[in-house]
Amino acid sequence: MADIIYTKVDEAPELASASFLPIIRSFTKAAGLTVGTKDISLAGRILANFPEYLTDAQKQSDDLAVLGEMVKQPDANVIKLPNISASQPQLNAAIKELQAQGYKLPEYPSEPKTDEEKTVKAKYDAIKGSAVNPVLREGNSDRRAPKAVKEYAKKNPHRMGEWLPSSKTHVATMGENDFFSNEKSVTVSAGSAGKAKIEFVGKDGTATVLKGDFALDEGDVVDGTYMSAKALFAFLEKEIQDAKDMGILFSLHMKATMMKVSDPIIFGYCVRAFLKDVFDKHAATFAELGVNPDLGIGDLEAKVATLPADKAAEINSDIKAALDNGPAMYMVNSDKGITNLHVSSDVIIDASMPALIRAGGKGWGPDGKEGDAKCVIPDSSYAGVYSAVIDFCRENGALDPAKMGTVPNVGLMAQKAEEYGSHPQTFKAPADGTIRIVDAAGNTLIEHAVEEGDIWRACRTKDAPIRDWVKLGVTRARLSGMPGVFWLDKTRAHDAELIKKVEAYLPEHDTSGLYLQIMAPADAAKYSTERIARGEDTISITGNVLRDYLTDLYPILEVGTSAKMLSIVPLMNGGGLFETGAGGSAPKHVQQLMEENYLRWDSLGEFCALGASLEHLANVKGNDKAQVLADALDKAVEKLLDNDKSPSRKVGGLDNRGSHFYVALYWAQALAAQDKDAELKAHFAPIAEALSAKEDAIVAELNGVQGSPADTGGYYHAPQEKVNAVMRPSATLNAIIG
Ligand SMILES: NC(=O)C1=CN([C@@H]2O[C@H](COP(=O)(O)OP(=O)(O)OC[C@H]3O[C@@H](n4cnc5c(N)ncnc54)[C@H](OP(=O)(O)O)[C@@H]3O)[C@@H](O)[C@H]2O)C=CC1
Ligand SMILES: O=C(O)CCC(=O)C(=O)O
Ligand SMILES: [Mg+2]
Repeated sequence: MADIIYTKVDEAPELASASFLPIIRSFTKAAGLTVGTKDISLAGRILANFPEYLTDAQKQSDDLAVLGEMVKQPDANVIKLPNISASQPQLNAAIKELQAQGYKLPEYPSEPKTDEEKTVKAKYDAIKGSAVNPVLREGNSDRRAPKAVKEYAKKNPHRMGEWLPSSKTHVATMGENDFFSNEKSVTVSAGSAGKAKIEFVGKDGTATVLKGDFALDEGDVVDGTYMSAKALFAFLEKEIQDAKDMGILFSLHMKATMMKVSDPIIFGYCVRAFLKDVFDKHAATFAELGVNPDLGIGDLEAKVATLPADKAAEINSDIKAALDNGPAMYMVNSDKGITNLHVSSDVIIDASMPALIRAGGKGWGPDGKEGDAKCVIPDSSYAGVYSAVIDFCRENGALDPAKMGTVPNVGLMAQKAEEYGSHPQTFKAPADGTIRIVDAAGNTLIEHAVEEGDIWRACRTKDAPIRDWVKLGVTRARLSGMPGVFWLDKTRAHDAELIKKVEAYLPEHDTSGLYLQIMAPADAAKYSTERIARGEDTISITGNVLRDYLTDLYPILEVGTSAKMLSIVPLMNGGGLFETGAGGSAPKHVQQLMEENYLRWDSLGEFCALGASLEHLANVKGNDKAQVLADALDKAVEKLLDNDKSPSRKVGGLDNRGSHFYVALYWAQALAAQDKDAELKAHFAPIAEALSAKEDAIVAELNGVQGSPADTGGYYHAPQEKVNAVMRPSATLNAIIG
């Protein structure tokens, strides 16, 4: 195994790697360290899963499976960049691109008939959504803004939209008959351990197994719950009408990537509710076309386009009328007419809600203008968190990044904890009946009466990760000196079980002098936000979903983006997984690169992850050179921020490539200046000198390419040579690094 594994991913971060990875390799080589890569890109995962359709030369190893094993080894040291969690349209586009490149991959069979088609569909479905992170995250999560980043943000506060007391922006949530209110939870006893099954029992008493191998260990917390389809539909209809009456934008915020089974269904109910008349009027045609509302208005429009022109025109005009008659919709891209309901994963709650709050509670409407919005978050488990922050801003005005404290997070994530591991146990009720979990001994653990179309799910949270999470929470509270809050609601079934465990495991640690509390999520959000406004810091110690939500929410308010987060996963078996930032793969950035050869991606997350990875290497392998590299990189990052060498947003400024040059320059200078390692000092002194002497020439070469289109030869599967040519345009820099 290489000392460090760097992941090959997609979109903006992958483009950035073409420029930054050669620098990493060059610097670490001087310390005798090796950096390997593993391909977890969407295209790479597709190719790895269909060897039987490919020539020998085209075949690719299943790197995700390899990495999934590696992270269980004590010497794992993986730098994980954000990758695409593919929606159906993204998956289709990637397949199409690969086919055009000569890979004879099968089409995605939406309605499989033969056994072969069923196998193909199952394989593609496993690639969809958030298929990578849950496999690699064999540890809990420690995400925080690095000190230098926080200080930079205080000195250079980003723009915040204005919050007015008159803002009508608010969160709408069900509050009854949803996942929160229907939840039942048990901690598995010794007698219940073993292979449980999940069954649907029809009105006639016939039991059908939905999942036969739901493995439960003693001490696991297991929950079952469901969202009533009828209640959801009625709620959506009411909120659509209410948004119209209030004259504000209608928006829906889901996590269709991580919650890849339940959330597209909820999204589909919303598409149906918004276009109710269209779906009713054209029911027969839609059935023939195989229209599936879960795939969004985008897919509906594509299917309608295959109809004879007059029929297509009629339906399109009905769709337009329905959109015009409803409330104005929150838009993904108002220039192109892409609405919130076009593709289920275009609006992803962890990024979309903070962006709206940062903008003063405003979203973009169909007219290309900003407006107040109704934010529909159907399930009420966590909706109150956003309500609390919105209420705070409405009452107190926008938060001030120059004065704000910080809310770092310790998240329970390992071994597919909680909702984010629930998709193999999520089902749409096939008819009226009962869904139940039956343990290995044949006893019913949890059961619910359901109606056809209800969304039922089970979550499992393993005991060892919970224990490790409590420990990590205490450790962070101790090291940071900050108070910590466990965001747990004693009135929620799952949380009540967790609270028992927190209370049992806290005494295993020295908590003297620490201030640790347990608060329900909405209260914790209010408390932490009030504190942050006073410049005070509070650790949020949360479950998996809130880990995801809060590590975009607070960073986006505090430092403008979650891209600059330090995101560490101490793996339970001793290794380290270092994620870069807390955000995604920034598709818009790729578009900008293609149009004007400018990449505004900020690699600060990668810099921080690399520093943490080197430090981990130094600690576990006693490698002093790695520590020297880490310390010098730390200094380089501080200087990069001080000297404003992060990428700007527009052509003419320094972009991603330029910031990589400055990191290399400052890193080399710091290595040349240190006295801990004479060999490294001697090695880097001439490099620092050369980079410094050629600064103007290199920056001119890097910036000189900006302004005209760039051709990387592909979106999901671009040939490496072409990407390198675009991302490494400075011959002078390449020669010094090479
Ligand atoms: N850990 C992971 O692997 C994650 C993967 N994803 C995946 O990423 C894709 C896109 O998701 P989306 O929700 O749009 O979120 P993104 O985080 O990709 O993008 C939201 C916006 O955040 C800003 N941004 C994010 N990262 C950076 C950066 N490094 N430098 C500068 N700006 C940045 C950009 O704003 P602006 O346009 O204003 O510059 C961007 O448009 C999806 O496929 C999603 O599933 C999402 C989250 C985490
Ligand atoms: O895996 C994904 O789809 C998104 C992950 C994410 O948003 C996060 O971990 O913060
Ligand atoms: Mg997230």
